[in-house]
Amino acid sequence: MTVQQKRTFFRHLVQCGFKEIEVAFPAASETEFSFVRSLIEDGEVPDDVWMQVLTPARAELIHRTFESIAGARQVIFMLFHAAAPCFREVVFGGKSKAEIIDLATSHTRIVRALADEYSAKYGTKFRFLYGVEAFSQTEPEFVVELCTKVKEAWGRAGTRFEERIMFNLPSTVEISPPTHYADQIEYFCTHMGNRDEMIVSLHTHNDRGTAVAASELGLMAGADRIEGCLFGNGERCGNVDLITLALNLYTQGVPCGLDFSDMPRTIDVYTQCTGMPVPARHPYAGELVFTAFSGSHQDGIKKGFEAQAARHAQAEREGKRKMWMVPYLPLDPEDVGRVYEAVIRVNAQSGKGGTAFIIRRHLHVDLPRAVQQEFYGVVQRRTDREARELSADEIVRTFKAYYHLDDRASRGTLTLDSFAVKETSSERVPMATFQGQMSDDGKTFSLRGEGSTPLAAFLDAVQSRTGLEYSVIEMHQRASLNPTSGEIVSFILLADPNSRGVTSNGDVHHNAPCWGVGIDADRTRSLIRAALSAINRLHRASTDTLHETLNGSTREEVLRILADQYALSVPIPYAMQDALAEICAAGDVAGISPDQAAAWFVARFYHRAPRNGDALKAALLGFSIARVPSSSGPGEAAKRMRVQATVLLHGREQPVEGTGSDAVNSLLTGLSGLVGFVALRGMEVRPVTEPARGRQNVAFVQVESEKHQVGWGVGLDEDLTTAMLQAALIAAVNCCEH
Ligand SMILES: CC(=O)SCCNC(=O)CCNC(=O)[C@H](O)C(C)(C)COP(=O)(O)OP(=O)(O)OC[C@H]1O[C@@H](n2cnc3c(N)ncnc32)[C@H](O)[C@@H]1OP(=O)(O)O
Ligand SMILES: CC(C)C(=O)C(=O)O
Repeated sequence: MTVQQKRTFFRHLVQCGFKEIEVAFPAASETEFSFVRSLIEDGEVPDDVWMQVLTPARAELIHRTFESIAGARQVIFMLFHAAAPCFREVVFGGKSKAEIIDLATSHTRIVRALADEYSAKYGTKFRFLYGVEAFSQTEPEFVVELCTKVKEAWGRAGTRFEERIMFNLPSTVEISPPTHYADQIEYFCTHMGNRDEMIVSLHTHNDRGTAVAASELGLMAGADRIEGCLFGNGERCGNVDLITLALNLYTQGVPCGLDFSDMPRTIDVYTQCTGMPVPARHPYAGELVFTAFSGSHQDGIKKGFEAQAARHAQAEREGKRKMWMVPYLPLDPEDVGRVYEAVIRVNAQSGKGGTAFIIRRHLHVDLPRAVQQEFYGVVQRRTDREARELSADEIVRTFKAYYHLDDRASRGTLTLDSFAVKETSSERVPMATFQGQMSDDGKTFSLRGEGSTPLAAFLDAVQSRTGLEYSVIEMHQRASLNPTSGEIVSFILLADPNSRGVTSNGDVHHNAPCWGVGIDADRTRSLIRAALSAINRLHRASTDTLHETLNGSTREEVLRILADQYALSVPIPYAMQDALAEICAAGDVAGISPDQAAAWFVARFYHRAPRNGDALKAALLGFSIARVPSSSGPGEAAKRMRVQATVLLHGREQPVEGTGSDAVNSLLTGLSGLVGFVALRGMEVRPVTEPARGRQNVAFVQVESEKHQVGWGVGLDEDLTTAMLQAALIAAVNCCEH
């Protein structure tokens, strides 16, 4: 880290509430030394914070360390060296126990003398910390003997907090189970005399992955203090993660004075200063730790939030504490600055509860169970087909399209432009008249109907035009969960006994009843909109049914045209065929021909045959590839590449340059500045023989954007790399521009 990064990090630690901060190993380097100086000279250390520095037991390094802290207000000075048999023998060239004791005590006396001198000169308050490096590998009775001698050499330990001598007992390398470490700590605490004149400090590393457990057990075994790092950074597998320790304490009702309520900021500071990422599954902080993908977990979380809202409302009325109790969420994500949006994310493992949760959060609509089941089927088919997660935004858009809630209703649907309902009652029989203006695929007409209720009158009106009889099977109305909207959400299950559909293998079947959804501030209008939504679903092509169209014989026909007319006589990845179906669905849903579908495929994924004389959207004009010399040694050099290319984008020639692990990744990196960031999801390459051009390669590339949009591209060339790069370019453009 630079001095500036260290400063940022230090400030953040202060903000989080740390009162003892190890700021540097001042004798190690100029940066470390000058950072300590800058903290002191700029008055950066708050009055209630102790800065800690450390040094090995070497006289010249101790002196240098003291020079760095001249003028400091209060300092914890750590002197450390190893005492374990392996270190005595290997590092110190066969020092005896007595010589180790002498090393420790003679250097303690040096520290003591300098501390006295600096106190007199600068008024600095000192606390002495003696670190028995590799404590957990050292004979426990020898540690007690050594520390007793060090305490005597220090010679001024007292029982007041600042007088206590501190002993740091590291598991420098975590070589045994946490229970073993805790036993060693307990032994130390119970065998040292005058325990009240000491502070016993833990310093746990994570080589066995149990540093958190070792620290927690060590505390229970009698220790007073723990040294660690944010996010467990540190040598090898790191030091214990202080964030996990602190939040573990909070969850047990033990306040520890640290504040991690703005976890996103802590993550930002950490990643910017250290250049290290926080793993997605890191306890309390990782991107995914409050996220459920699994259906049954999502169900529990959804029910948990609903039950908790009721419980909290009651607690508020009764003036009681609001307790957190949600299945699968051990704490409220908001307590650590996380939003609820990411609590549920949907992929093929998810269930109805998850999708219902997202609709509830984003559209404020509480779906009845049967609608949850129906819509879940739609989402599940898509996640399965695309083998990916759907974003909340995609789920909401799918919901609106599926139930025709969008203003941008799919073409070919019935829309209600204006209408009025008049209710009368004669001889105690209620009567309603519906009068409205509707459009069907752009054609406008008037409708009129009568019935005992406004809904019946509307259905009568539509029936008078279509000649079909609809029956209402089930109906629900509920208020929007957003009370300020004042909207009513209606759900109607409508059947049309005469409606028929055709499956992909040609069988005729009765169309199942369909749910419709309507949202309006007026109760009657909301109901009528729900009925219209159901009618549209029963009789008009929805995105889903169009998808089915391309699953059948039409799909075979499209593939045949692609092979015959466009030289794509190789198996096209199934997921890519599905992507074509999606595009057709989003375009014109009413009866697309196989020729049109094939032309769309080529124009969209292949960029070979622009329709209507459109300019070619993207093309690879030329490129060169070079290996990147690596600073990490010759073994690494072979793994990095640089691509320099010229591409045509919307009629303009543009240079692109990027590095990556291979040619395609390098190009995608270079394109991120031009079209947006995308990552490679998959690539398939197949040889093909074209009558006119001979042997060629076809590359299919799939990429994904940060917002989880997926894009496909196809490249065809006799040179394999050219085909792959062409495909990658088109995939990136498709992904970012559609
Ligand atoms: C326990 C921990 O892990 S604390 C974190 C340790 N951090 C660091 O080591 C980072 C900073 N360290 C450094 O920058 C350097 O190692 C320095 C400045 C401390 C010393 O550098 P150098 O003088 O080049 O020596 P080097 O690092 O090779 O040290 C090894 C020598 O110190 C001795 N030594 C090692 N640890 C200690 C110690 N804690 N106390 C006394 N002597 C020690 C070794 O026996 C060896 O002595 P020898 O040369 O007589 O055989
Ligand atoms: C300096 C000491 C405490 C250390 O880092 C270790 O032994 O792990």
